Amino acid sequence: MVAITLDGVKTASQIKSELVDRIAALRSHGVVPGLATLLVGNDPGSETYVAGKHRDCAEVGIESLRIDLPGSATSADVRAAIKDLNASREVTGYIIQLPLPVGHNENAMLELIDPSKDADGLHPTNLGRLVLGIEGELRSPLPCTPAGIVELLRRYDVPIVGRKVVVVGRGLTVGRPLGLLFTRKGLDATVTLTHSRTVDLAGEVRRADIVVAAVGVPHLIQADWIKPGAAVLDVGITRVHDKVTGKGRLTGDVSPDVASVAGHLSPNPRGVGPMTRAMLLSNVVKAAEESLLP
Ligand SMILES: Nc1nc(=O)c2c([nH]1)NC[C@@H]1CN(c3ccc(C(=O)N[C@@H](CCC(=O)O)C(=O)O)cc3)C=[N+]21
Repeated sequence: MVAITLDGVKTASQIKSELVDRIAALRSHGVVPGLATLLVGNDPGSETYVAGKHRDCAEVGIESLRIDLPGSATSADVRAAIKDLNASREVTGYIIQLPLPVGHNENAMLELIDPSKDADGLHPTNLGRLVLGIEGELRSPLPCTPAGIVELLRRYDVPIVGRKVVVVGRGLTVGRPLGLLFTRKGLDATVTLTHSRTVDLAGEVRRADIVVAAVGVPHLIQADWIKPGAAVLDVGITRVHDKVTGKGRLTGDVSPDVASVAGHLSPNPRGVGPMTRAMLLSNVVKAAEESLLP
């Protein structure tokens, strides 16, 4: 058996084409959605992601603004930039690119974002609404990677209700909020949130119908850990130096031979990454639509 590929590029491009019409409708009501990114320092990975986000915006008709601060920026500089973004009329949503350079308190910075402009869904108010909104009834942006994972599974008709989901990794942007999302009413999965101190990780993963690997340990998830037919989503990214080509290369958390056991597999790259970006655009559009409601 060879797993069905969960094609994030194709699915994201479908989502983007759906957004184009909604953006046109917003503009006809005089609302111009605008996304800003705040990047501190010059980590090459972060530069690539930020550039990708601006390309995506251009593609669908969202205005975008790039604020880049040098690595030497102080926390006061970052706070001032956040204050400006909260006040800006053109910026309807923005993100602080993570990780911030060492020395900055990320949680403190996330807390300064105007929750109505929080395109990443990482402000404590919006994370709190994710906890409160067990029915999904509270309108608030969802963190982009968890939302992208669920959307990818839905669009491939992978059953979620009642299924056992094992999430590997408890980080702020993926594992922790994903557990909350999967257990909402309507999705109704049974979630096990695992991490570096989990005893018998392989045993936990073997019982999963859906495995989400978001730890950043290259090829951690082995083929013999996977229940035949399970859906496997590879989220972790590690940049490794390829000795043969001499170039940097991206490696996921899932061993390639998992493809011969899994029922569905998201490649990495071209899986969850593009979905994350599509959900960011979707959060910007939703927030702009909210601004039109009474
Ligand atoms: N505030 C904040 N929000 C984020 O959403 C956020 C962040 N900080 N910091 C870093 C992580 C990582 N992340 C990715 C998004 C897209 C791809 C993506 O599109 N990757 C391409 C490959 C891109 C490449 O070649 O580097 C792919 O998977 O096909 C990857 C990673 C968002 N993050």
